[in-house]
Amino acid sequence: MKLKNNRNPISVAEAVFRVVERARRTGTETVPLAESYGRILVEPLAATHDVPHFDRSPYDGFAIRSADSAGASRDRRIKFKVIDHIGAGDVSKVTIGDFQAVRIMTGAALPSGADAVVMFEQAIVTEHSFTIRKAFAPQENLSLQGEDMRAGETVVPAGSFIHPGTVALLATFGYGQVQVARRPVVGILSTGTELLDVHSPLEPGKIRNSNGPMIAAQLARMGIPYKMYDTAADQLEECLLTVREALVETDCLITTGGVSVGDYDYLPEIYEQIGADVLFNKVAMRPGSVTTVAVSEGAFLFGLSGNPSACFTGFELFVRPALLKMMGADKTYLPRTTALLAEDYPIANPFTRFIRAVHDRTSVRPAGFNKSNAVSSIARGNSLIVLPGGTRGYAAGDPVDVLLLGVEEGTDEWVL
Ligand SMILES: Nc1nc2c(c(=O)[nH]1)N[C@H]1C(S)=C(S)[C@@H](COP(=O)(O)OP(=O)(O)OC[C@H]3O[C@@H](n4cnc5c(N)ncnc54)[C@H](O)[C@@H]3O)O[C@H]1N2
Ligand code: MOO
Ligand SMILES: [Mg+2]
Repeated sequence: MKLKNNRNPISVAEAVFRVVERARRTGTETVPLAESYGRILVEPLAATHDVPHFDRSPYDGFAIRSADSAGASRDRRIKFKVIDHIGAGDVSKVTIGDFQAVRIMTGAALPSGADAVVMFEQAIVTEHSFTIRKAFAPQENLSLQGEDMRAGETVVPAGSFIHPGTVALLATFGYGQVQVARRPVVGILSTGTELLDVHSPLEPGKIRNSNGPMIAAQLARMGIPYKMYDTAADQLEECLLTVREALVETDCLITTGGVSVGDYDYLPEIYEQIGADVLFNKVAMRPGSVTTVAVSEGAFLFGLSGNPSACFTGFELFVRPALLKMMGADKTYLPRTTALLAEDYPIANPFTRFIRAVHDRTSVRPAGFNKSNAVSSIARGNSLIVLPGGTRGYAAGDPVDVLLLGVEEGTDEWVL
């Protein structure tokens, strides 16, 4: 009972700080390139060779010596003889001499002697020759060795999220295997005697478990697999047993429900019984004020609220950055922007308020019914409006902070 009632709300920033401070990287592993998307780079990615590693043509046309084009004009066309023909992947054996050219396709290596490329559109082409009507500067229309990256240059720092562009880079440098941070093993436990599974018909007083599948999807969005524990009734021994099991089997257990001050809210007592180090059990935020985070035997215990909107918000604010840090990421926080409120929001905000919202470029609109127990607004929203505690009376047109959801890579600084 002690823990349950002894609750001092701390600020959201302080709560986020306490969580992230305790998160430790869970180790490294090697994965095939094809499975590297969504993982975090453990080592900086440095260029192992120049890119491109040879001078090449960026156009379909003719490789020439620019000096030969000097003085060309509309009235004084200069003629070149075509002495070879190459496509990308071929290397010409010829060396270009006076007024000679090689017909060259995009991506093909520049022949010896050439230092400029005439695009087809810049030439009048006949069978074995062509004429031009302008002078070409040295290196005109060339893709030069190392123009993209230089050998040895660090292109992507360690701790970066591997997105499709990173995969392209890894492939460029021949990494068939990539060293990445190991993903934490995460368990999900939904508690509540009222919970039915998704296949069950409704019964009086019961509801279907939406938080469990929602958290699973929030994890999936981060590329993190999960272990789903059987839904537990609000019963101390049953919940305690599963929590103890999860402490052995996972790096992190996310529970939902049973974390407030109700007669059947057993999470506070469970934390006490297992001797967990409770980082906080009250946050000055709404929804999610009862969110509790504890650490036991090196594993995180995220006690998210049973109320769906609170559960969702607690995951995005606290679970996500902790897991990302465990995965070795630097950019662990949701990206933030500001936008203009699309409608009045007169309600007072004694605590920092997170409103499920629809963000559309410059404006943001609350996504409908927005109480802590709402499900609909989680489904409609793509963002969270943040209204600081101690404020009230927001009006349409007021600029507000917005946290963006579902973005591949976040930001490295908590700014609210
Ligand atoms: N006297 C007080 N009562 C409450 C307080 C308070 O400070 N004093 N806090 C309220 C706030 S705020 C919240 S949020 C909830 C938190 O409750 P719990 O985290 O203990 O969650 P439960 O009581 O188990 O359930 C709350 C609500 O959510 C529904 N629920 C639970 N699990 C699921 C699930 N997996 N899927 C869908 N819905 C779920 C449950 O049926 C309840 O309706 O406490 C307030 N009370
Ligand atoms: O924890 Mo409750 O969600 O603040 O509404
Ligand atoms: Mg409760």
